[in-house]
Parts: sequence; C-alpha cells; structure tokens
Amino acid sequence: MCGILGVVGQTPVNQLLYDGLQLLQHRGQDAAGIVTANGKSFHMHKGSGMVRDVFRTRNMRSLLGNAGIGHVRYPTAGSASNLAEAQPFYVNSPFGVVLAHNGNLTNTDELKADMYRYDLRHINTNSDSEVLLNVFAHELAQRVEGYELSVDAVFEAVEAVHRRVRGAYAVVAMIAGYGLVAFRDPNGIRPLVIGTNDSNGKTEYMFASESVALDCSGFKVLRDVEPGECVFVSFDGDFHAQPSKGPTRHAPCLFEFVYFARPDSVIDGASVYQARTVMGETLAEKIRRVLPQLDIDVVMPIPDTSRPSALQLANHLGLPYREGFIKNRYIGRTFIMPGQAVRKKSVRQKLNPVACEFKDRNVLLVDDSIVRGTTSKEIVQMARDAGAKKVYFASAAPAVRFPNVYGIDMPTRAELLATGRTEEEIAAEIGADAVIYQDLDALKEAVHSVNRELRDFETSCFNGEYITGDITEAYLDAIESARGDGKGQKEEVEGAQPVDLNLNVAEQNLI
Ligand SMILES: O=P(O)(O)OC[C@H]1O[C@H](OP(=O)(O)OP(=O)(O)O)[C@H](O)[C@@H]1O
Ligand SMILES: NC(=O)CC[C@H](N)C(=O)O
Ligand SMILES: [Mg+2]
Repeated sequence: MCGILGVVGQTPVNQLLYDGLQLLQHRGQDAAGIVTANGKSFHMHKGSGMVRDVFRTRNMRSLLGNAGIGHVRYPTAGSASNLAEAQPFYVNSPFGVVLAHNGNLTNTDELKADMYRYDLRHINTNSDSEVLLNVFAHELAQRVEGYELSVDAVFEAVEAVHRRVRGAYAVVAMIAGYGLVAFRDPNGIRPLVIGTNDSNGKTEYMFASESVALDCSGFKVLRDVEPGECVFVSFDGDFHAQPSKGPTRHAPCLFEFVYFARPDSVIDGASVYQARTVMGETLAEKIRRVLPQLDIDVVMPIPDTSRPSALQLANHLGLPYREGFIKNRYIGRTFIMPGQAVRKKSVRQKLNPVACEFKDRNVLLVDDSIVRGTTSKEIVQMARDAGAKKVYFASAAPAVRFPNVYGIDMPTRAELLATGRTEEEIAAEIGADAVIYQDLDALKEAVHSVNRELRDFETSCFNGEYITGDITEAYLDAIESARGDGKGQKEEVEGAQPVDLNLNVAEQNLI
C-alpha cells in the first residue's frame, strides 16, 4: 500500500507535505517523494527510504510553491530498490503532468504495449504507475483545444482512464499551470479523502489516503472522493467535482480496515479503530464457540496493529489483557518490508517477550492477520521459550489464501501460509496448540456495523473473488513467476538503474 497526498494551499506547502507524508509513513517505507508547483514550474525531490531520510533541509528549500503532491511507496510492481520507480512520476507533455498513485493496475502489460504501438509513448520502468500517468497524459492531450485546457477536458480524460485501465488506483496529479486532479477507481478499492482549511477567508484543499494526515495538519475532513469521481482544484483554489459517467461500485479493500490504515483514520465514513474493536468482539464469539473450555489465562496482542481488537476481545471474554511483547519503536512495519529474509530478521529485532507474563500460563495471542506466517511462527516460539504452557493464536482476519492484485504485495499463493492448509495444519506449522480465524462474514459485518452504508468490500485475498473481473489463472501464474518472493529485487543488477527521467539520481546518492 502506498500513501498519497496533495495540497492546494495559499502559502508554501513543502512543510505541510513533509509532515503529511510522515503521517502516512505506515503505508510505505521504501521510497518517498514530493513535487511542488510554483507558477508553471515543478520542483521535485524523491529518494529511497523513509521520509525522514529522503528530505534534507536543502531539498526542502527547493520545494517552492503553494501546491504540491507527495508519495510514500510500498512497491507492488517493479522493485523496492529501483529509485527510478519512486513516485511521483513526471511527464512533460501535455503541459507537464506529475502523478502519485496508490494501488495496482491489472492490465499493465496490455496498456504498456498499446502505449508504445498506438500512443507513441515510451515507458521506461516496470512501474504500473508510470503507465497510468502516460495513459492520463495521452487522454489529456487528446482533449486540448488550441493551447488551452478546460476543466471538462480533465474530467473527460479521467473518464477515458477509467475505460482503459483495470485494477485499483487512487491518484493525485498536477497539471503545470492549471491545478491538482484527484480521482479514485470505479470500485473505490483504495481510499482517498478530501479536507479543507480556511486561510484568511480562502479555502485550502488537501487530499490524502487517510484522514489522519488531514487531522494532524489542521484540515477538516470534507468527504471521501467517491468511486470513479474526479475532483479538480485549480491553483487559484476553485473546486470542481464530477461523478463518473460509467458504472461504479463502492467496494473498499477490507484489508485496509484489518491492517493497513492507522486506527485513528476514518476510511469511507468508518472509523478504523471502531471497526477493529468490533472485530475483537466477533472474534471473541468465535473463540467461545471453538474453544468452549476457554482454558486461557491471559490475552496478549501482537503489537502494533492488533491492539484494539485484542483488548476488546479480552474484555468480551472477561479475561486479563497483558502486553506480553514489547515493540522496538524504531523498527518499521515488517509485513511491508521487501524480501522474506529481512522480514524474518526484523520480527526478532522488533518484538521481545516479557518472560514473567508467560511462565506456566495458557496464553491467547491475538494478531490482526496471518499472511506469510513470518510473525506468528517467531512469536509462538518466543512464547514457548518464555515458559508458556499452551499457546493459542487468534487472527482478527480470516485466513489469507489468495494473492492480492490491488496494491498489497502478496503475489504468490505459495508464500501464503494458509494456502492449501487446514486450520490444524496451520497451527502445526506455526507451532500453536490451535489457530482461530475470524469468519469473513463477521469481518464484513464488523466494518458494516461502523458505517451502515458500507456493504460491499474488496475481499479477494480471503475468498479469491476479484471484483475487476479480469483476473484469470493465467494472470495469477504470470505474476507468480514474475514476482515470487524476492524476484522483484533479483531482477535488478546492482548499480544498474534505468535512466531516471524524473530526478537527478547522482544528487540523491551524494546526500
Ligand atoms: O503473517 P505475516 O506475513 O507475518 O504478516 C502479518 C503480520 O504483519 C503485520 O505486522 P507488521 O509488523 O507489519 O506491523 P504492525 O506493527 O503494524 O503490526 C501484521 O500486523 C501481522 O502482525
Ligand atoms: N502499494 C501501492 O500502492 C503501490 C503503487 C505502485 N503500484 C508501485 O508499485 O509503486
Ligand atoms: Mg503486526
């Protein structure tokens, strides 16, 4: 999952974008970038790593202007090590367009071929986001009259993007000399929220993947960008919005509520924190059914994400809640790290047991999800080493058995712990006495109970139903062989960066 951010302000926005990206850091740790618009010029800086490592004072000083977009990256196409795939992307025609994308396209190869053959555009990286930018730029160019671009032309270009592009995309883009464009795919898979701020009687606009970025920047949440909708804010601050003319469906990704989003965010009108607490209650009910003897002395969360669910689960079962694992706050999220070796090592560096809380007790460990099983395998062993008698493991999400192709990097069935295994086999694999998973209907109901208008969700990693309707076995086999764990990294020859059309790589390396 990546984080995207866009602002049209009344004063310089560089610091606002930097601070906002730090609030979205949990969505992507591999690269970060900002582009600001100053008159008809763009100023860009991007690089590998966390926000705090990418931007130095001199980079910040060069990010001039009252409007800008930003991105934190967790790659789902291309690789983490390829700096040329860091976002935002830039293309110089028409006018100059920059774009930041959260999501993953599912017809990238066809689009790339069409771009080359029919639209005479060259795509230089393996990033689907570079393809998306070029489709948008091409469709925009078709609608320029004379030298002028109308707001309707922007809306029509986005409509054409919806017709050509498949998959998940929440986007912020800027057109030099005109304004900022924000749009969301017609299924609303990835989140995008709009905020406003009054600045001396004029309205400033902010677009962000999550509301936490607005809250902490002093912006008020206005509403979400609707599925398929396009919003255009001119650099003068005029706001225009156009619903999609094509078919839409509101099916946000359920995994945002389970793991990705920060708990203090509200996505599509549903508080993530509240949803996670309800997940804890419904999981408690399931535990009552499958472990009627309830021989549990203590409930423990696996920090961080499972905390709200675990606490509510313990309350619901009337069991003591203890923090049995302490998290090293300086280690990032392990699931979104690139490569299994680094993820495995990081779990041990990140979590350490408080031994006295385990000694001679039956413990119920609660996590938000079990994906590759990297965390659960290590954690169960740590609990046993610390003297636990029985170790039960509960997951607030159902078993993850299918690849995600919409922006979460779990491309192969083979690397998912639950694929082809029963719950007993999974328990044996991670060394637990039993594993208890949330049911999918209960998970959907948990989010629905927080916002009654949300009924439909993108649930493919749990049930293999892909809502874009274009995912075949052949497609899954192809991404599996292209992106099996670590393959994205191995493809890169060390030091062999493709021409970076967007950034002075040499300057980045000198810092
Ligand atoms: O089965 P796995 O492949 O290990 O993936 C699932 C684990 O990864 C995530 O934690 P992460 O460390 O990324 O972040 P967190 O601190 O927000 O929980 C998630 O919360 C689970 O703990
Ligand atoms: N997780 C995401 O949203 C990834 C965005 C884009 N597909 C990339 O790989 O850079
Ligand atoms: Mg976790």
